[in-house]
Amino acid sequence: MKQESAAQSTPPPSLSPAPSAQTSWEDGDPQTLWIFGYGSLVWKPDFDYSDSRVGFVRGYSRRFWQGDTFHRGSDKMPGRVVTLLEDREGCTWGVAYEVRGEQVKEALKYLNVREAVLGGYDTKEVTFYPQDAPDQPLTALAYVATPQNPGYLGPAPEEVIATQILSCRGFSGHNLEYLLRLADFMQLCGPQAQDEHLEAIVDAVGTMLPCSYLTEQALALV
Ligand SMILES: N[C@@H](CCC(=O)N[C@@H](CS)C(=O)NCC(=O)O)C(=O)O
Repeated sequence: MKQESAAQSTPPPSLSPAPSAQTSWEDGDPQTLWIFGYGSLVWKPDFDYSDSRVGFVRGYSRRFWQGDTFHRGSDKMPGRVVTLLEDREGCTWGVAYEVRGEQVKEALKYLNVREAVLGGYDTKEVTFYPQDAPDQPLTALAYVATPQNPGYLGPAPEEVIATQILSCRGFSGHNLEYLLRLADFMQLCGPQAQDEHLEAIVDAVGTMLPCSYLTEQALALV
């Protein structure tokens, strides 16, 4: 994944939404599609893509409010993974992946299982602003877990979320790995990419782990 320089700030509010290059991924057989990742997809897309851009979507905030009983948790101890919450003042950083030709069908088929069937996510069209060209927004597909899905856990104090994350693991690994790799990605985005909710959970985890562990050793534990 190319890491753009952290030069850009958030776009001026006047920017118009992206021209809908592809009004809907369900219409016909799209030849090009952008997929926006903001959770595990930023560090583990696991599908073939032709290009990727670091950037953000406006009008949404990322929250660890989706339960996960497969990838990072179990039926008895559901893990916590992220979803997008509609928030007029929100801005969520992530990665958009461009899939072309055969990659489109393969990516959608794979993500339908990973995100929708196993994760409870629905698809939603969003406007993505590349960090290096926020004046040239793109229409992208995002996977969002709404409050109507059975795995939705909703809001909780960050300390409670941190406790759950420290106690859960699933078929894709420990929930702590999920949190720390997302936090690592946000560090790469630069100082203008803030996520107070994520930072509060990482801080809470830090107070619960022996400080000598909240480094590579923490990842070795998971
Ligand atoms: N849709 C979000 C969240 C995706 C996400 O974290 N989904 C979970 C499904 S519950 C997942 O794929 N987990 C794989 C893993 O944790 O390695 C994204 O775009 O990154």
